[in-house]
Amino acid sequence: MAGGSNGDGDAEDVVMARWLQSAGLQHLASRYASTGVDNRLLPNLLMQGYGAQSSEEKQRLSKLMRNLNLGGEIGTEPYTPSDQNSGGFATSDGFYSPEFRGDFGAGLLDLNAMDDTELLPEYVLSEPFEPSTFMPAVTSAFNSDFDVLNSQTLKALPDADTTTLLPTNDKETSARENNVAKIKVVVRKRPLNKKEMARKEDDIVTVQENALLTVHEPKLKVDLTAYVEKHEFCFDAVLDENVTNDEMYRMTVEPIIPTIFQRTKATCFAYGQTGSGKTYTMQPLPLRAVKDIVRILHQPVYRKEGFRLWLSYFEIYGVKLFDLLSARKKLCMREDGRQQVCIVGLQEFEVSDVQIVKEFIEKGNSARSTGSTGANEESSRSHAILQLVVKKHNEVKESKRNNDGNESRNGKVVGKISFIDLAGSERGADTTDNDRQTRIEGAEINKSLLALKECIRALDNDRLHIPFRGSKLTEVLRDSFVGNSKTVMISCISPSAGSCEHTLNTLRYADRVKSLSKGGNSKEQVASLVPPAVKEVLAAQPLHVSSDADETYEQLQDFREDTYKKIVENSSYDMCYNLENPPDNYPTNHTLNARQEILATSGGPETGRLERKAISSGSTGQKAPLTSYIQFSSNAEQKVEKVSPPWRKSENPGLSITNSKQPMANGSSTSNGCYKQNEPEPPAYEDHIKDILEEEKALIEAHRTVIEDTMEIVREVSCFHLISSYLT
Ligand SMILES: Nc1ncnc2c1ncn2[C@@H]1O[C@H](COP(=O)(O)OP(=O)(O)OP(=O)(O)O)[C@@H](O)[C@H]1O
Repeated sequence: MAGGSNGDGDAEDVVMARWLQSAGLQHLASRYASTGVDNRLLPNLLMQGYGAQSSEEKQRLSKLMRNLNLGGEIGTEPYTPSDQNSGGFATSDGFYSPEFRGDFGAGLLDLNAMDDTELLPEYVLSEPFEPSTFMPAVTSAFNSDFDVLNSQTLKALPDADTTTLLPTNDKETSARENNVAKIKVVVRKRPLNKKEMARKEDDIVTVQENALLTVHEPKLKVDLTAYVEKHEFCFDAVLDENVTNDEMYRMTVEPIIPTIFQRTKATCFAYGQTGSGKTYTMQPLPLRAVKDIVRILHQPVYRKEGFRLWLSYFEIYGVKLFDLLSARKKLCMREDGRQQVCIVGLQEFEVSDVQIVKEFIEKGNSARSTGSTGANEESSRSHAILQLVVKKHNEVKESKRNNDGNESRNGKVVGKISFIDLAGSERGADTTDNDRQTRIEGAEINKSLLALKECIRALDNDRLHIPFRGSKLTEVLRDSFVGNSKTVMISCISPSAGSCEHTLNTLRYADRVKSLSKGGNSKEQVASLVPPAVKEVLAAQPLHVSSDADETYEQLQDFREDTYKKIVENSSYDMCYNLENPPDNYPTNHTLNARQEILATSGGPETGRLERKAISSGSTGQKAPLTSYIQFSSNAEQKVEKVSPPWRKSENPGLSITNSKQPMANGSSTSNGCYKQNEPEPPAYEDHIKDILEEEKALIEAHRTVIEDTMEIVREVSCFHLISSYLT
């Protein structure tokens, strides 16, 4: 084999040969023995189709590639031909063809990107269900709720070929389909709409191969010269305006369908500014999913086992839940004794064919809360959640029932998939023209989007504490955040120049989620960046600050979440004022970043980039007058407690960090500011929002007055100049 020309190269050749041998692929290497190909490029060449032919070889190669990447010997990502290449997507356009992925499919998280240990085994069913950390120690009851195929069922299979259960015709893809990344981030660009075209707006988003995307931001210099700033992003996939909904489905949801028969709770959601195409993207997905699920359910083994599909559709509007399939009946969310969220009164319907599902979806859509925003006349003002649940029934007597927690009587949950059409994100600046109600809606929407992001972040860091109590949305999705879960995030963007800022915000949000799913900031990195002053604060808490990176990281995260919650609960700007004099020993940039972080959290997900920087930046900067809500000194705790809302006053102030790490008490909990079971929710939140909006309105009015006064003065001065120049 040819390899490097020096000793290092030879050594690498030997290592590579051993690697291939260890994976039983030495015969592939021998094909290149006389070609002069650099050995280090070999796995990538093979992955691009130059050698590995059988699916087994590809799988082995893929695993080998992952190991190589972990070892850091080859800093590239593996390319695995996906379904999209082989079937769904025309390779002729080059969009998904291996040749056009460039080097090694940069940025492609792909379906093989996760470690084997994260995957559910393919019909290996003896593995106990991974319990939530919030579950009581004894989980047998919980496990029984997630009844799946057992070994007897396996034996009952005619030829023990479990791949026949999967919806695809191609058995080769079964392994890949089970090999689904835990979080996948896909971006979809919509075409310019009529209004944008009428305004002659430019399309400023270009999509390249290798899941790359560039935003060409039009800008002006101080001397008013125009220039374009380029922003490049790379995601797991980027789909342009020519991609159909069908292709969208194949890229996002199709691979996770088989996993919901294996105890997985999957979530697919669309995120993006209002009018960017979330509803357009999300609405067809459940229909396609049902088609595939029903096809699997028709397999004799599932029929015999009593597997059935149930559908429910509800919306979260503000903090209220409404059943979209039951005349917008108000729903109530409760936790049962095992901390499982039940939506009391939610109607579930058994569905067995696509046509019925279509009717249900149309019915639900017509009942959904919509309103008009600047960007979308028919804007979704709520989060709509359509859930498809696969249950195992011993004997089904009803086709319609209440989800009142009596699941064991009516079937045991095997797995589920939730489709969430999120309400559109809005910037505060866009809401000034909105009426009061729309602005209240906007505040609630941004809050829940932020909470969702926090959960994804925690989920992807495999953290023990998932802050799902941050909003109703995340509470409802609680079981999508624990145990075996898969998440697909579809970021929808508008290509118009007028939406540039929104588009960048959306992409930064997505980028952040993506970078986390690739192990972005390691805990070690973060822990090493924790400034001493923050450690001091943490040390002042009941938890000691450990030298252990993981623990420090967890503590820092918990501290941030707890503090964030306090801001949200108070919905007050009290905390954001005046820390003009940061401690001398405190690096200024960290203080600035701390402020950015809080602005990011209080300002909604659009400012998430700042938040990321706050964590990752380690540099110091110029000292500047600062305002920061948080003082990274020993009195930070008191500051935080000072603004606790009335209903939390009775709590032990020293528990702010400790609580979030403790398992919840059975059936009720007051940690993290949540309500106790069967207690009414705290009433103050909406009032605070209203107060803030009033204040904001007054502030805007005051600004307008000042601007008008200034304009008046300018007019008078220029008039005076004109007259004086005329006189002279
Ligand atoms: N990929 C696309 N191709 C063609 N038309 C699209 C595409 N995406 C969106 N549209 C059109 O753009 C308009 C707005 O889309 P949609 O209602 O899905 O936005 P949205 O993000 O759900 O907005 P909101 O958050 O306000 O509900 C619709 O008329 C829709 O048909």
